[in-house]
Amino acid sequence: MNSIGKLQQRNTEQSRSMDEQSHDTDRRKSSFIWNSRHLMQLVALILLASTASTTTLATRIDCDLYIAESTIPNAGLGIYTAVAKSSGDNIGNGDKAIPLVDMLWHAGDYSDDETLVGEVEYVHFFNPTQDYVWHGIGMGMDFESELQDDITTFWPGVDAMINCNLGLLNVIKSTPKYDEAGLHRNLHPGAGGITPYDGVPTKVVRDIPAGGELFKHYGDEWFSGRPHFGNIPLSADYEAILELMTGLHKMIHSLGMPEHISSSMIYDDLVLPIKKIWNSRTLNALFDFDWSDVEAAVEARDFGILLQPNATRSLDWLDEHGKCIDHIVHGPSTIEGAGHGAFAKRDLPKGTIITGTPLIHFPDRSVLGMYEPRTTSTGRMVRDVEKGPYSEQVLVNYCFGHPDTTVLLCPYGAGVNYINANRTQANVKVQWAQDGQTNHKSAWLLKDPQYMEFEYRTMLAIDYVALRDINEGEELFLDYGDAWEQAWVEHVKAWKAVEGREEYISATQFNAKYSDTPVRTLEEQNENPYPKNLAINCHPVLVESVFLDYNHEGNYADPYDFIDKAGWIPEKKGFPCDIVKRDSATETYEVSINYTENDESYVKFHKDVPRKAISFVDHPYTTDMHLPNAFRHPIGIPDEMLPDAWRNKVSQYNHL
Ligand SMILES: C[S@@+](CC[C@H](N)C(=O)[O-])C[C@H]1O[C@@H](n2cnc3c(N)ncnc32)[C@H](O)[C@@H]1O
Repeated sequence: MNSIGKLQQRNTEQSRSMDEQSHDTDRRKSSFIWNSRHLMQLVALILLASTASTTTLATRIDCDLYIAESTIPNAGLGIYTAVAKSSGDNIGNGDKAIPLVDMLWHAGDYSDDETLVGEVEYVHFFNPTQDYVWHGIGMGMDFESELQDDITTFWPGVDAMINCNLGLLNVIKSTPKYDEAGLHRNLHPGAGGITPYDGVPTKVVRDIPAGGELFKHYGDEWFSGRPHFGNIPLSADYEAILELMTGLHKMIHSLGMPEHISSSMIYDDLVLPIKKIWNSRTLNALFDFDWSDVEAAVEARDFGILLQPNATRSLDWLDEHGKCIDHIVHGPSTIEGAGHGAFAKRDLPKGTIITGTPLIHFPDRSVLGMYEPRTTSTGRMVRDVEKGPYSEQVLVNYCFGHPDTTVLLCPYGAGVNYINANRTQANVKVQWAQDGQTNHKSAWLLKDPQYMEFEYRTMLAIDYVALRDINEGEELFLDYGDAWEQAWVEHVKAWKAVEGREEYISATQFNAKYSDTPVRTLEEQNENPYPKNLAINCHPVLVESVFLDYNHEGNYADPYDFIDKAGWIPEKKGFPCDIVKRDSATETYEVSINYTENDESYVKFHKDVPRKAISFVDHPYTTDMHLPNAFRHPIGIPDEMLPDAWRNKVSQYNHL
């Protein structure tokens, strides 16, 4: 029963007991006394009703997802579902994935390139995103850059904040979809000012009880490469321990032991002593479980059931210690040309903390500057520092900055990166989180920005607060501040559509529109070329070794069956190929692919390739966010929030 229900019950109980008292009263007493009792009842009821209305205001707002301290010791914050989930369900609403294109190169960090020693100034910069980024290739961003090792994704939000517990994996990582949100470089000054990698919900792969923490796989290497974690069990160890204990269980039960020997004695006297002296990852998966626990897991064929209780918090605990991260959904903004926007998932009364989010801190925003290339005397391409930066990483548009400081703070929370600027209709404001909440250390507001360079963990956090009652479905707006407003107005005034924009269409849109249209051969393309930003790729399954990989997993008889079943996997987007011939009757193609083996290149021809094995991709650096005139400006840290200690104004690297 919710608090209103309880209150109503209390009211009824109270009035019932008052009624009973009045029955006990001597009916012969004067009607005046009787009436005054009624009067008192009435007053009491009015008082109770007024308490009821205050209680209604303080009533807990629904919330499906929380951020709070993880159940894994020393793992920082974790994400919890407040409603039970079944395998196959979705969690969260998805969050923007923000590409960091050639960030090390642009920041001047060539530390892995010895040929440049003595030729350029090396910059070993503090990169606060290093523990918070994903490889861009697994996120479908491989075509944004030529430097495949230097395309990473800053991916704030639910999916990115989920911890890893290898014995209780209950969700899998999602892959964002490419969506320009209706912006076109022909029409919109905002084109290129947003990341087109839009969030999709996270998928549940194991039933989770209400209050359960979410866990996804980081890969075993993540743990084996961090010796300070000790010999913690890896994925295979949980499978192995289940097999081992199933074997032990069978053996014990087939032995026909004397009555005074119990199964748990064998476990306690044989298995646990071995576990004590042999620090094995597999045996460590037994933790402190007793034999009855282990038998339950064996019967359920699932060791995870033993881990679940410790990985579950009560809803009251979450409400008290956590912050809701589920009040925001996203969709096309109501502001023309602004891209995606954030919307209230439910009614949010004035003063509600809509969400709270930790912040990733850049002591010096200039490391996000982007530079033209110049060629060194040894023929290497390095950044041209002399010319200065021509732009900044699109990440800047999602972070908080201020003209008086080099500090840039990037929210790591769910939904917040969708909130657009609207000064006159702002219904949300930001404020520093309370000390200790969502990792916020208010002492950091007194530190010099350089101090921040030594800390990779998040130490600052903000809350987003409703400035007035907000109705479900209303778009959320923030006042981005004077500097942003001025920059936007100037940008729109100066903006001119770039050359070649009429024919521009991103590969994602082109594929969606023309997936069934025949592909032109090389000869036809001479007459009728495709837009310059597009290249043609053939499915990786054409390359024998890759097909064998897939076939091993899926046993596909026909190589192209694979494409129907699994589509084009983002990590393996295929190989550049040329269309040599088209057979219109069978709708198949002859294509050629260039291979390099042992430093030798050769061309191989593949026949009878179906249309579905051919796709269009973007040439690197051609999508909107690479436009030289794309808008860049951080959201303003409100003046009253900017600590004096951060007012350093001058960039350490002095490039911006
Ligand atoms: C934090 S993002 C907001 C979400 C963004 N609309 C998206 O689709 O990813 C900030 C960027 O959104 C765009 N934006 C926000 N408010 C806008 C507005 N009122 N008009 C035009 N563009 C806006 C600008 O490109 C800005 O730099």
